[in-house]
Amino acid sequence: MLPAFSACCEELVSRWSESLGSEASLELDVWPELQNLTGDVISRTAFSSSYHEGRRIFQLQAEQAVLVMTNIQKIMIIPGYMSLPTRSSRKMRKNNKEIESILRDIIGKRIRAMEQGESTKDDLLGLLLESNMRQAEENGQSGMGMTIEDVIEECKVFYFAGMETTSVLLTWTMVVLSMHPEWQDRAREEVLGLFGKNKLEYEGLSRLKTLTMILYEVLRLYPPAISFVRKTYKEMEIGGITYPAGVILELPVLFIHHDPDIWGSDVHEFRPDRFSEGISKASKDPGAFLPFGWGPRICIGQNCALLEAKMALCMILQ
Ligand code: HEM
Repeated sequence: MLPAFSACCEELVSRWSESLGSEASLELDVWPELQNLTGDVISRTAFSSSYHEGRRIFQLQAEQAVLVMTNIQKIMIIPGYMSLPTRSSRKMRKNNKEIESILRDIIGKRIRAMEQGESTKDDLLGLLLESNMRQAEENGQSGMGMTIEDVIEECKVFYFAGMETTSVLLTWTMVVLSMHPEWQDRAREEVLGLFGKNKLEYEGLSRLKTLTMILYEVLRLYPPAISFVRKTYKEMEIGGITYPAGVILELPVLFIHHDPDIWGSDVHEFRPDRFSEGISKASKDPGAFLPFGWGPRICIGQNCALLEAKMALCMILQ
């Protein structure tokens, strides 16, 4: 996975260098650039050789994200808005069909290759299909344990969960490092101290203390997932209140990350050194840092995301 991250980051940085040419500065909208980077990374790690087909998926998923956010605002005013045959809901359905057809194609090709004895390749799709087939064999079924539809849904989740979130983290990090040049200098000093201007050594990434503190502080102030939603499946008591089955509960991560009673009176300030002794000592409540969720549905891509972000920022700072 790391060589794929590295290839994508190198491509980004060399494109920026080329655009800069001999000029001293350049104005650039970094968010689409970073969306492109994280989409590229997920395409390569999920689909290796089919990565060019995968790229179209992330463009469509990015469009879907904008349409969902616009529709969510309208739902508040017009109940049932999502089921109305509006232009945006037609566009969403069309996009979804295209995404599913690309994925169906990639998955079909890969299954045929696997059936002809080709290696599964070291990518997410290969791992998913391999474990699915093994599970089916163990259960005495022929073919697949999950249906193609299930695999398609899993692939969509990977795209959605892995692309927007990481590009938001990287974009905010660039914003705050521009607003706080003293932290930018400290981060660059650390990166140059470890790697110079050379190619990154993967083991060195685990020694990036300052950059890790900066990323944690960005995830605290600007968590890409601002809240989680859960539904009670049976009557249950939470915090001394009994809820019947079917109640939607929302955990407001953004509010928890900005609560002065938990983080102190400097809660709204960018102060990465609050994480100097790790996450558990950064606040009065060790469980209050929730950028990747908690419990059984905690983000399975969190280590991937942090490694990708560190690699990209190291190269940008270099
Ligand atoms: C900064 C980057 C990321 C953030 C902030 C983030 C955040 C989260 C959060 C908060 C959840 C839990 C949602 C809930 O409990 O309702 C989650 C779940 C998930 N994340 Fe991430 N994520 C990031 C990157 C990634 C990446 C890179 C991948 C994949 C390569 C990924 C894959 C997933 C998946 C598959 C789930 C669902 C897990 C499950 O339901 O069991 N995430 N993520």
